[in-house]
Amino acid sequence: MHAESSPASTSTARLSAPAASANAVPIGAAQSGRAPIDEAVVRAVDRALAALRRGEVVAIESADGTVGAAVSVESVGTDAVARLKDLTGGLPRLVVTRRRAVVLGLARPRSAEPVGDLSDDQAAVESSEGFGAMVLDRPGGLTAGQAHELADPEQHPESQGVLPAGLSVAEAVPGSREAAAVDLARLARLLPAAITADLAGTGQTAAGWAAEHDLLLVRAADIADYRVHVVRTLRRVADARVPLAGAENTRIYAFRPADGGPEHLAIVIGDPDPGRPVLARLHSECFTGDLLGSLRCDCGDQLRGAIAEIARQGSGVLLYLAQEGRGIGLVNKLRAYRIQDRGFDTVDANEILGFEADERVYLPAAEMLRQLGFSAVRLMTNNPEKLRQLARCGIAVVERVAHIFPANGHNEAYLRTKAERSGHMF
Ligand SMILES: Nc1nc2c(ncn2[C@@H]2O[C@H](COP(=O)(O)OP(=O)(O)OP(=O)(O)O)[C@@H](O)[C@H]2O)c(=O)[nH]1
Ligand SMILES: [Zn+2]
Repeated sequence: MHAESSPASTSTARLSAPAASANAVPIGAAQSGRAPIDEAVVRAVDRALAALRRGEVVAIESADGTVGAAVSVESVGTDAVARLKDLTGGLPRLVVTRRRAVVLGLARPRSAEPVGDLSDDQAAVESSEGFGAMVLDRPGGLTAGQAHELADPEQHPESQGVLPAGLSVAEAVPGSREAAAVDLARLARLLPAAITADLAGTGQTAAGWAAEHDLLLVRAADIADYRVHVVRTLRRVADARVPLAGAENTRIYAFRPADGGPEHLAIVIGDPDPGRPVLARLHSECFTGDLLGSLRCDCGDQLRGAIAEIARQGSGVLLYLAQEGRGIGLVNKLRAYRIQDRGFDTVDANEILGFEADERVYLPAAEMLRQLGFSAVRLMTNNPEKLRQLARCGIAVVERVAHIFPANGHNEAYLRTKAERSGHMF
């Protein structure tokens, strides 16, 4: 498939969307029709996901004022499960994504149809939130060991699929504490699974109970809104001239979200005219490919190839997006690689871990382009989803520029899977 392509194929294909006129937004200005930015939501959720990463119990409050506790499966041991029971008086249940429940043979996949009336921003994050969560329960509650075996495909792979006796399965209500707990684990780049227990009726308020036990309290609704809010807090915090080999007239702009999360970078080569569609590459971080030159993927070639091609055409912008491993994070990507080494492809491996095949969100990319003054792009990609998502986020994609590199002897199957299962246009 790739052997016969030239080192960098840059054939272009016109898309139907016309170039939009430049409508750059001043830095920090809200877009018309958008809800105001709520930085308090962003900070509350960020604190909760840091706590979850530390292995702490987090209190989650529902819209009706009821409260429960959650801990990530990844960091949970017998002690944490006992603490969860002591704190709440409730029985521990496991919440996994619907994807993971499907892998376990406990649920059917849900269609990718968006639910209800979503704003464009909400729709853009919907795919990354996956398609629902499932609550697994058994009489007397689940043990930490059982939760690990159900949620983590790396635990006893030989006995995967052997389910504890008396296991029951129910769909988590969208917007519920359970759905929020699993989403928090996903946002924390942990395995997407949580152990939860509800506070038995004590007459205490959620805030009173959380304060008494020194637990971080977060609202389920804030977790659901987080992705959209955090994008609107992106601020340009620094920029500098950084001459690159083959692209000496280059500036790097750093954009920081208000949650303390990782910065995204815009690498602007030459002096692109904001009044015209800019040659753009949206590159998702790949530590292994970009930095180490891993041959498992094509990222390193695509990164350096994009810089070379933009320089050759005179100007353009490369967005370096902090969404490693198609949004699942480096640790989960390494887990996915181990699963691939057992014979599964890159899509299956994500799903076996409980993730969607691709969890990326392009709202930050659109926001950065807007803040840099660009409203229309000629996009260097083979991925049809990037074209769709960027357009949905309000950036006109007037042309696709193919960005194909030859296989390297290790990544043929990976590239084939992208073409056959993810629709990449090679
Ligand atoms: N989960 C997972 N992520 C991977 C794997 N191999 C590469 N990646 C990640 O995939 C992403 C590739 O990003 P891009 O090159 O921007 O995107 P793409 O979907 O290949 O689309 P184009 O290159 O634009 O055609 C990076 O975040 C990599 O870390 C894998 O096997 N599993
Ligand atoms: Zn890669």
